[in-house]
Amino acid sequence: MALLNNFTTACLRNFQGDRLHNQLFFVVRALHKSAASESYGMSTAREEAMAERLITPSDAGVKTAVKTLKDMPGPSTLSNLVEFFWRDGFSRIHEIQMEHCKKFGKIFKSRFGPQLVVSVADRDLVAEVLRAEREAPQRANMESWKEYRDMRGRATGLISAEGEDWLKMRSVLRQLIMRPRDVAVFSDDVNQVVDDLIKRVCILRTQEIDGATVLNVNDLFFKYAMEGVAAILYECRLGCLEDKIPEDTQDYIGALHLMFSSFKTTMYAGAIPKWLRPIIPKPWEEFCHSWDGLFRFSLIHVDKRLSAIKDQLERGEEVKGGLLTHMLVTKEMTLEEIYANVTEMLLAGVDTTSFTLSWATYLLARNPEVQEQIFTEVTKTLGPGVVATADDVSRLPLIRGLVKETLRLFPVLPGNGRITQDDLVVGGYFIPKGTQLALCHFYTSMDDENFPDATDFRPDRWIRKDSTDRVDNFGSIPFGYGIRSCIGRRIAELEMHLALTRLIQKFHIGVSPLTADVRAKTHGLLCPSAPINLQFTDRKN
Ligand code: HEM
Repeated sequence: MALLNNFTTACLRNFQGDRLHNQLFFVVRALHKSAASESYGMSTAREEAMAERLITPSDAGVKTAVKTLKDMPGPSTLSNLVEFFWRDGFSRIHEIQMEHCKKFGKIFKSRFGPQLVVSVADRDLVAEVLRAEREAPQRANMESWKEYRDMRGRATGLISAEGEDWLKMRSVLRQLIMRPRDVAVFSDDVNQVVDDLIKRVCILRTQEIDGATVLNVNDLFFKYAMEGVAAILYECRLGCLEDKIPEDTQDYIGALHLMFSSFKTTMYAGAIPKWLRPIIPKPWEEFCHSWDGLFRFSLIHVDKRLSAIKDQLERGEEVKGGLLTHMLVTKEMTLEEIYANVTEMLLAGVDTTSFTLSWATYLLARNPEVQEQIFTEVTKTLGPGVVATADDVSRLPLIRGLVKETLRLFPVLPGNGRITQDDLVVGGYFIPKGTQLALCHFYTSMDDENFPDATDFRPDRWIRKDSTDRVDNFGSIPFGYGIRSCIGRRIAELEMHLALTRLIQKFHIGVSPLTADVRAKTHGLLCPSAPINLQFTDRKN
């Protein structure tokens, strides 16, 4: 949901975050271990013997021996150290991905001290790897997450759990929110949050001299995303879009911001050996402090709902409700598991959605002709001023294309990580079980072979010409693929489709003169490197 262990502000921060964290971990370890102790999870001799036994047919039908990791190209540990520590590589992960792919090809290895990460940047190889996954795919190092949970006696949620624990929780949640029709029932709740988003835009723009500009739209979309996901997860409103935000909500936002702002330091939380913590305590302390805040908030809301349910039962009333009520009533998960899952889902569901909305509105502002095309589709399909519901979205292919195209150009998780659970042959290389893989989604989505004129913003590239036309491909899988893909995908899509439809209906969105060209940077997630300021001018209906 990117996990460098630090799902920092963004849960997904964590997906990418984890990889970074791993990288850092390996770099730190490299200072203690000699290069001679490097291992790929099995001895090189055994690996070579295995590879020799494996023969694959080439295109011409001639049998070719499988190569070993030794034969795989890639940057050296030293150049990685320079890249990340000297040249601030942590904020340029996506660019480094592009540079390395261009230099070493679509499959290459990177060493981080004793560990090895194999990066896969070819669409078909990514598909091969993901299609070969077992029933409980393993995410890369989540040790610090687990350590925190063990220390505080908390359970793991979907993001941090593995194996049987993960399977059990996933099978419960999958039945509740994985299909568009499961989340369509939340359409009215989300639309109420959209009402408040629109009101907020109108208030914020009056605070600027031109009466049109909203400064730093991500701040607004952060609050919208948090309010929206909480309306579904907690079945209550938090007041994020109010003038005065309630204190407990403000504390939670503080905890989220702490995770995000201390992204780099919290990466050290798991990377620094435990014995060094008394000497360098800050990273681990901040990491725990942020998690304490996130869990505290979930406990308040889950407990509130639980006691309301108990009261209703005592009064002999029928208990009705949404996602949380279902989880609490059916007891398919323990209370601790419910706490952990809503905490992790809220973390995963805020920045991911808000960054995507920020990029989407920025792209619309920069491409007024595309904006007009989408506006025309929306007005023709819905009629002027009609509020769209989840059921209307299938009739708005350009709105769906807008979200897909935004996530292709700015995949919030520019890469994803896995630990291989079997020996694999990928791209002609033998990859032993237990190897860490990095799937380079940013590269594949910017590859002209997968998307012609890949740098162009063209939401209509996602429109099917007929029912046989397949526009989906593994070049852009911003929510992942398969059994371990994003569980919140349909929730995120609902929130984004309904918000964008309404914003486009109501306003012409333009770039404010205060905003220059905004580039992406990685901060766990792929996010704007500078505030995006946009003008929202009323459309005449
Ligand atoms: C634009 C919005 C979002 C994007 C692009 C996104 C993307 C992702 C990706 C790429 C993963 C990792 C998948 C994998 O490892 O194969 C993931 C996992 C996850 N996401 Fe999302 N996500 C978004 C919104 C949300 C929302 C709104 C929620 C919760 C309501 C959520 C909850 C999760 C959870 C719990 C996981 C872990 C799933 C598991 O391991 O079983 N995400 N997300």
